[in-house]
Amino acid sequence: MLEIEGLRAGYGDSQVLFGVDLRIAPGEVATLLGRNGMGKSTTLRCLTGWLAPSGGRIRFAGEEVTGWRADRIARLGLAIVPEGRQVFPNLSVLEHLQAFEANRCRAADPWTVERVFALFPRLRERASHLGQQLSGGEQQMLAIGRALVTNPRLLVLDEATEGLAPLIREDIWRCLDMLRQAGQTILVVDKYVKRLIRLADRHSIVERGQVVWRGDSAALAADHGVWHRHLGV
Ligand SMILES: Nc1ncnc2c1ncn2[C@@H]1O[C@H](COP(=O)(O)OP(=O)(O)OP(=O)(O)O)[C@@H](O)[C@H]1O
Repeated sequence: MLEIEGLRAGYGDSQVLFGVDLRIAPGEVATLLGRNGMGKSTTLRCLTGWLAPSGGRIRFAGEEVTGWRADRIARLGLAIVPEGRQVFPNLSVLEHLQAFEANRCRAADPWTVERVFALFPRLRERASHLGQQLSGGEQQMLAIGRALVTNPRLLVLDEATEGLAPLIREDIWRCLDMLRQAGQTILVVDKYVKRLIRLADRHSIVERGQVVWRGDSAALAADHGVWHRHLGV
């Protein structure tokens, strides 16, 4: 589904990524972990086409997408739930979902507005409310729903549980558990290692712009030295 090799990128003269490698198979849930400022969001920005890499290659869904524009990559089936949610303040919940609804990858049983309302009943109750009138948790549900109605091959979440109360956070994790069981391929950037071990298949830890550790959930769960050395937990 996704192959990133030797990805290099930065901002102006400051290089941030020094050869990131990452592979995700169809149906897999993968994480990108690491302390603040190590390059996780920058990797996602390159993947979504928001930032042009200075080196390396990205293959997604059988296409070499390195340097493609963001809209073209999105149409190929990549959807991101961005850091900070980025819901439109003056669009209603329903308008968000209708604007993004598309069966881009010709899914047999596509996500529709109605299915998103069934997944998050709270959004149905809030259908006519504007983005700016929603709580943080509701905005997060909307950001996920908005990504799902594009029927992505790969769903990417950048710090989706940041700033949420524990109960709401658990709602989001349960939603991701359910998507995983339905076979959705997912890449998650988040900091709750224990919960991510339960959710995901494989993990990559980024440090100073490179992947310094990779392994499955059993390996990460067993090696607390890795947590201390690379994650500061
Ligand atoms: N728009 C930008 N312009 C200049 N430097 C940036 C920009 N965005 C990020 N950086 C720098 O790039 C480095 C990596 O940032 P990045 O956001 O990728 O880290 P991260 O691992 O996602 O951490 P965080 O959890 O803090 O978002 C940091 O040193 C950061 O200050």
